[in-house]
Amino acid sequence: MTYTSRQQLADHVRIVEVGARDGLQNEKKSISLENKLELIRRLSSTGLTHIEAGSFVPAKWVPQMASTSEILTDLIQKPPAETQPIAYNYLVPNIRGLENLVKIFQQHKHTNPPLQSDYPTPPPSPTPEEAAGQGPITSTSNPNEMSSTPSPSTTSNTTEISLFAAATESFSQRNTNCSIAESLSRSIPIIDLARRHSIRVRGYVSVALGCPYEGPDVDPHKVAELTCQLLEMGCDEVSVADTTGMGTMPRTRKLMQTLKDAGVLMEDVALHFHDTYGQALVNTVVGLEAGVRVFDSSVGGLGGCPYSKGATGNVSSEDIIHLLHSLGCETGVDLVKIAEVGEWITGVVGKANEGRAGKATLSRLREGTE
Ligand SMILES: CC(C)(COP(=O)([O-])OP(=O)([O-])OC[C@H]1O[C@@H](n2cnc3c(N)ncnc32)[C@H](O)[C@@H]1OP(=O)([O-])[O-])[C@@H](O)C(=O)NCCC(=O)NCCSC(=O)C[C@@](C)(O)CC(=O)[O-]
Repeated sequence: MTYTSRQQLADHVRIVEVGARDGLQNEKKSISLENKLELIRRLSSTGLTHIEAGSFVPAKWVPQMASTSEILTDLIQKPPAETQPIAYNYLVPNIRGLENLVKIFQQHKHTNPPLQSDYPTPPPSPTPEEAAGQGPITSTSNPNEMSSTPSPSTTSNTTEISLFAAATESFSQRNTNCSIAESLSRSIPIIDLARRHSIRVRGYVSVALGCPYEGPDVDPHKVAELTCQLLEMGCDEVSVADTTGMGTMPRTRKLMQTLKDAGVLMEDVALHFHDTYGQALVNTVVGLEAGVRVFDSSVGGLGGCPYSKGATGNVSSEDIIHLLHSLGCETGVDLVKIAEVGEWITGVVGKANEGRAGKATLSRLREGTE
């Protein structure tokens, strides 16, 4: 650790909630459209500003994402009325995926607001006592009532997309049926079409710290090269992903240094950790120390990639938010509210709730010790 005081980390950190996409895509049990929409609505009421909502992929590749068109349609027709603007993000593996998204925009005569120079500003964070996890945290509601009383809408929501490349040839072939070079050339028309519709583009670099087919020793220079290429091609941000959760503190530190040496600005980078080996929070601190201020996480720790066998879910949103607040960082997300969402959705999916900070917070609240 190089940080000696909380003040040094007292920045805003943007959380990109991936539970409704990465969290659910690998679930064998079919989750109903109603429950997916309910999840997105509940997440929208926690203070989150960035939520992955689905994937425009062929159903034969990822059956769980087959209802993505209906999700986008619903969010266009009945946008959650929150006080903060929310960017809903959809994965697109190829131009066909984005064309399908744009068709829905056109069917509903919907447009994104013009692109602004920066991401929307989040609402104020919890008080310092709440942020430190020490003060009185007031429960907002019964989780079953959370989405029924939205606050008045003062802002407009946006649609964003994510495209993806991988740092190893084997993963690229399994995940997208093409080479790394082909995945980059596929990205060019996607970025071009997205720009024409004022749609922000995120790039993912998968298997940055370990590959299910090639092992943990993924070349950090390859990750840095791909990150630079995606940014140069026009991605607004690149999420560097530890798909397998094999990342360790020393290798994450080396990766961050390699990215910096390659000239990548930390403000253009997000980090996406899976927690297979329980290293996600440690690696998050490494990323924070390197200057990254955007982290992906999944409510309840749900998740996994269909092409990364054995990898568990993403770092839980509840745990990363608790960590960040304890360091004095602002996220704008209400830990109690998101803990309630984690409790609810893991029950729906029938999985263990991996959001330990969320479970502890709710349990203390219910015992009357918070
Ligand atoms: C890229 C492809 C499509 C290539 O798959 P392919 O089979 O080579 O595609 P194709 O172009 O040959 O088309 C095959 C069929 O799919 C149709 N098709 C083609 N495209 C689409 C589309 N977009 N939507 C709907 N249908 C589509 C196309 O029309 C055709 O239909 P048919 O003639 O057989 O009836 C496939 O490999 C694919 O979908 N891969 C994505 C797999 C995936 O979603 N993986 C998980 C997400 S990535 C991830 O989780 C990692 C991440 C992001 O979380 C970060 C991390 O942790 O690493």
